[in-house]
Amino acid sequence: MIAAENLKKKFGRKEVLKEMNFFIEKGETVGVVGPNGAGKSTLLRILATLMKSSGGSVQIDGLDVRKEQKRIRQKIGYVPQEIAVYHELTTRENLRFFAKLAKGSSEERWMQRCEEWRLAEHLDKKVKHLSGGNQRKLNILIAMLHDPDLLILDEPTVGIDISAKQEIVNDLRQLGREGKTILYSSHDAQELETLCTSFLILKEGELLFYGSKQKVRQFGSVAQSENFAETLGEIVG
Ligand SMILES: Nc1ncnc2c1ncn2[C@@H]1O[C@H](COP(=O)(O)OP(=O)(O)OP(=O)(O)O)[C@@H](O)[C@H]1O
Repeated sequence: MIAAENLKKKFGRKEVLKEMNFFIEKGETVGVVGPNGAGKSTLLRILATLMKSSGGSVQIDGLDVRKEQKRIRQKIGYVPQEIAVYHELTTRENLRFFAKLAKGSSEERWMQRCEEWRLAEHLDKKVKHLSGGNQRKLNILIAMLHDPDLLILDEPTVGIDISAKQEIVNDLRQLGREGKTILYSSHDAQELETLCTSFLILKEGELLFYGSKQKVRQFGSVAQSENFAETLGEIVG
């Protein structure tokens, strides 16, 4: 589904992504992991067609991200770190507003999702009165209004409590079971372990590792470790 070949990104002289190669299969839930400044957001923005690479290529379902932005945007939903909804409008008004901008959205489908994600009871509340967790859920639902196959989420659970995080992780797992492909960046090893089927691990712009959760466990000197966070820490050093 996503094929990156010698993907590079520079800001001025600074190489932020260095010759990355990977292939992500459809239906994977990929944890994008690495220390601060590793290049995670940059990579996700390039895949979401919001930023141009400096070299190499990326294809999503055979479409080149540099040339076919419109068609790719129909296939992907991008959830930024910041909550990008109207706080003075209600949940329903936000969904209706963004649905008008999203080609192929269906009120029946998003109402169904609101039920599944326990947002239905908050439809007529102003967003500013929703909990942080429900604001995050709304942010994700808005990115999914056009029913994309690929969902790209950049630290979508920052700043919310543990139970809200768990709810979101469970809801995303359900999307994974429905066959969506998910790219998910986070610093939280526990939620990554629960949610993800494979991992893309970056450090200082280098791709250190891409592979299944089982392979992560076999990596490095803590191969026998039961502690997933420790294993991730071992890889990024
Ligand atoms: N627009 C920009 N101009 C110059 N440098 C940038 C720009 N955006 C990002 N960088 C630099 O690129 C590097 C990678 O940044 P990026 O935000 O992709 O890292 P990250 O892994 O997402 O970090 P974090 O976990 O802190 O969000 C950092 O050194 C950052 O300072």
